[in-house]
Amino acid sequence: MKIIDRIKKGQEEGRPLFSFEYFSPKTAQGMVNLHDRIERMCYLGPEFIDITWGAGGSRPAATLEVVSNAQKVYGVETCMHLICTNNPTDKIDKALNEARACGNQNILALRGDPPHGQSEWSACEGGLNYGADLVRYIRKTHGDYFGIGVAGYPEKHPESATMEEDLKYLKEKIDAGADFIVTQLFFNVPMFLDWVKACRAYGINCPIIPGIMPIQAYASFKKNIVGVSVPEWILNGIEPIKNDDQAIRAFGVEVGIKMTLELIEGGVCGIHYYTFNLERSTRLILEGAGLVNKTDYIKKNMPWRSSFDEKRKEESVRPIFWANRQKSYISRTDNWDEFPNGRWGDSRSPAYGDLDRYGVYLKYTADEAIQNWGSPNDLEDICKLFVKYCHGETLTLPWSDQALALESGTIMDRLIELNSLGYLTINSQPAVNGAKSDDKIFGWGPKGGYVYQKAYLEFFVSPETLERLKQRMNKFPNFTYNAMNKTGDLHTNTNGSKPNAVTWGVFPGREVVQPTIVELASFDAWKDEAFALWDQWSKCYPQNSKPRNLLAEMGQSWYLVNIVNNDYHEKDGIFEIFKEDVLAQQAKAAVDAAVEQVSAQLQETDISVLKQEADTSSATTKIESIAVAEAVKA
Ligand SMILES: Cc1cc2nc3c(=O)[nH]c(=O)nc-3n(C[C@H](O)[C@H](O)[C@H](O)COP(=O)(O)OP(=O)(O)OC[C@H]3O[C@@H](n4cnc5c(N)ncnc54)[C@H](O)[C@@H]3O)c2cc1C
Ligand SMILES: NC(=O)c1ccc[n+]([C@@H]2O[C@H](COP(=O)([O-])OP(=O)(O)OC[C@H]3O[C@@H](n4cnc5c(N)ncnc54)[C@H](O)[C@@H]3O)[C@@H](O)[C@H]2O)c1
Repeated sequence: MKIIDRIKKGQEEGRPLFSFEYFSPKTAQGMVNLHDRIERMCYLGPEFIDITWGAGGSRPAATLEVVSNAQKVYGVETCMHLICTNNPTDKIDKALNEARACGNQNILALRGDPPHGQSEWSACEGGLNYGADLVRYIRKTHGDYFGIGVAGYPEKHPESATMEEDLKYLKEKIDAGADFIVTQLFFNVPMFLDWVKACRAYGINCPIIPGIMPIQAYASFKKNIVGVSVPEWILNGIEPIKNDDQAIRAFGVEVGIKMTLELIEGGVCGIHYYTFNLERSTRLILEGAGLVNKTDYIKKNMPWRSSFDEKRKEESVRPIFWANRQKSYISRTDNWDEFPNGRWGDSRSPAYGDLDRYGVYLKYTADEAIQNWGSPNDLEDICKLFVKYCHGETLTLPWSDQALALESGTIMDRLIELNSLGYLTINSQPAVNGAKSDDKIFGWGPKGGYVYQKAYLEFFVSPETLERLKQRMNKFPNFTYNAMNKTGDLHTNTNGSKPNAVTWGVFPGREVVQPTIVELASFDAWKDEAFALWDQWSKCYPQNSKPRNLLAEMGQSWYLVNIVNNDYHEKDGIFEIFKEDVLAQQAKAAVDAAVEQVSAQLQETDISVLKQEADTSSATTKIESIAVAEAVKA
C-alpha cells in the first residue's frame, strides 16, 4: 500500500502516525540483528519504515536486502530511499525494478550529496540532476505504481541561497508527482511549524512529516547538528552530562517526548523517527508520548517478560546460564547494544559504526581538504602533517574529525614521536587502571564508579615497517595486534575473532560494562572505510599530481594496524615495541648533528693548509688526513 493512502487514512481517523528510519548495517551479523530489531519494532505499530541509501551510492545491495526482508518477511510498509549521486539511470531502473519485485511500493526520491571530494553538485554520466528529475523519472518509467516522498528542509537546504528559492524547488518536486514530504531533522518545533505555514502559503499542500532524531549519544548529536539550530535549553541540558551516556539517553528521551507532544499539538499528520538502528530511545519516546501502549508491546513482543513478576520486567542482564545462547539473550532484550555508547560499539549491532546516517566519508570539499592538510609531496610531508595534528596545530585529519581528546594529552609526546617515525596514528587510548568515573580526563558513565582501559594504538604503516614490527611482536607476549591492507591481507596474532574488551567500567549496582571492544569483524568492516578515506583524500588533488599519486599509492599498499597491550597496569608499555626505531632515529640524528658540526668546522679550514701541514707528516698520515678532510667536506 502507498504511504500516502496510509497518511490519508490516519488523517480521517484523527490519529497521528509514526514511522522509523533505518540504515543498512555494515557487518553481516549487524544485518541479521537489524532484521530482529525491525521485527520487534514492528510491534510498536509504525505506519511505515524507510531504509536509507548509502552516500555516494555505496552498498545498494544491502539497502535492497533490508527493504526486501522488511516488506516481504515482516510485512511492514517499507519506503526505499533512492539517490541520483553516482546512480546513472540504468542503475536507477535496476533498483526500482528490484524494489517492485519484492512488493515495495514507496520511494523517497533524493538528489544525494555531491560525490566524495567534490564541493559542487554535478550529475554523473547518464544520471539525473535534481530530486525533481528523479520524481519525474519514476513517474515516467513506472506511472502511478510507486508512492513517492521527497525531502524538505525547515531550515532550508544548505545550497539554497534563500528560503524562497528552497520552497520553489520543493514545490517543483511535488508538482513533478511526489505525494508527501519528510523533513530533515530539527530541534526547534515552533520554527518547524512556521515553516509548514510558509509551505502552505507557497502552495505546497501535500502531507509534511517532520523527521526527528532521538538524542542517543553525544558524539552522534554533535555530528548531526551541523547547520541545525538547537534551542538553548537542549544545549544547556546536554553539555554538563556529555560524558555520561546513560544520562544523555535519558535526556534524549525527555527531549523526544516534549517534541513529539508539541508536534502533535501543532497538528502534524505523523512523526518520522531517525532511529540510527537503535530501539530503546524511540520506544520510550513513543510510550512517554502515549503513542504506544507499553503493556501491549510487552505482551506481543516479549511474552516471557509479561509472565515474569514485576521486578524482572526491566531485566537486561544476561544470566550466566544463558551465556551460550546469545541469540535468545539478544532478542530478549531491546537494549543489549545501547549502553553505554562505546567508541566503536559491537559489530554484531545493527547500529555498528555509523554516527552519520549515510555512511563515513571525507567531511570536506577538495578546496577545504587542501586548505586543511596542504599538498603533501612525499612521506616526510605526510608525517609532518600528522605531527602537526598531534601538536594541535591542525585540528583534523581525514580520519580524525576532532582535535585530540584530553586523555591523549597524556601520551602526546609519544604520538608525536611515532608519527615522525612514519607510524601514522589515527586512534589511540592510554592505559588506565581504575580512574574514578567522574575523573575530568578519563571518566565516563554514572557517578561512583571506576573505569579501566588497555593501551591501544591504531596506525598506518608501510609493508616493510609492518614486517619489522611483526618480528618484534614475540618479545611482547601481552600484545595483540591485527593488520590489514586494502585488499584484506590479514596479519594477526589474535587466533580467532573473540572480542577483546579494551575499555570497561565498574559501577555501583550494575554489571560491569565494556563499551569498547577490539575484534576482527569490526576491524574488517572499519578498514574498508579507513582505506576509502585515502582514496577520497587523494581525489582532492588534480589528476597525475604528486600528492594525488602519493596518497593513492599509500592507500593501495600500506597497512592499517591496531595494537592492544593487554596488561593495563603498564602505563607506557605499549610504546616499548617502537623503542628500536626511536633509538635508531636518535642515533641517526646524533650522527647527522656530528657530521654537520665537523663539516661546519671544515668550512672554515682551508684544505690547502691541511695539505701543507700534512707535507710535514709521514706519507700515510698525509694521505689519510687529506682523504678524511675531502670526504667530510663532500
Ligand atoms: C528525509 C531525508 C532523507 C535522506 N536520505 C538520504 C539517503 O538515504 N542517502 C543520501 O545519500 N542522502 C540522503 N539525504 C540527504 C540528501 O540527499 C541531501 O540533503 C541532498 O543534498 C539533497 O537532496 P534533495 O533530494 O533534497 O535535493 P534537491 O531537491 O534536488 O535539492 C538540492 C539543492 O538543489 C536546489 N535545486 C533543486 N532543483 C533545482 C534546479 N532545478 N535548479 C537549481 N537548483 C535546484 C535546491 O534548492 C537544493 O539547494 C536525505 C535527506 C533527508 C531530508
Ligand atoms: N579497531 C576497530 O575495530 C575500529 C572500528 C571502527 C572504528 N574504529 C576507529 O574509531 C575511530 C573513531 O572512533 P572513536 O569513536 O573512537 O573516536 P573518539 O573521538 O571517541 O576517540 C578517538 C581517540 O583517539 C584519539 N585520536 C584521534 N585521532 C588520533 C590520531 N590521529 N592519532 C592518535 N590518536 C588519535 C583521540 O584523542 C581519542 O582519544 C576511527 O578513526 C577508527 O580509528 C576502529
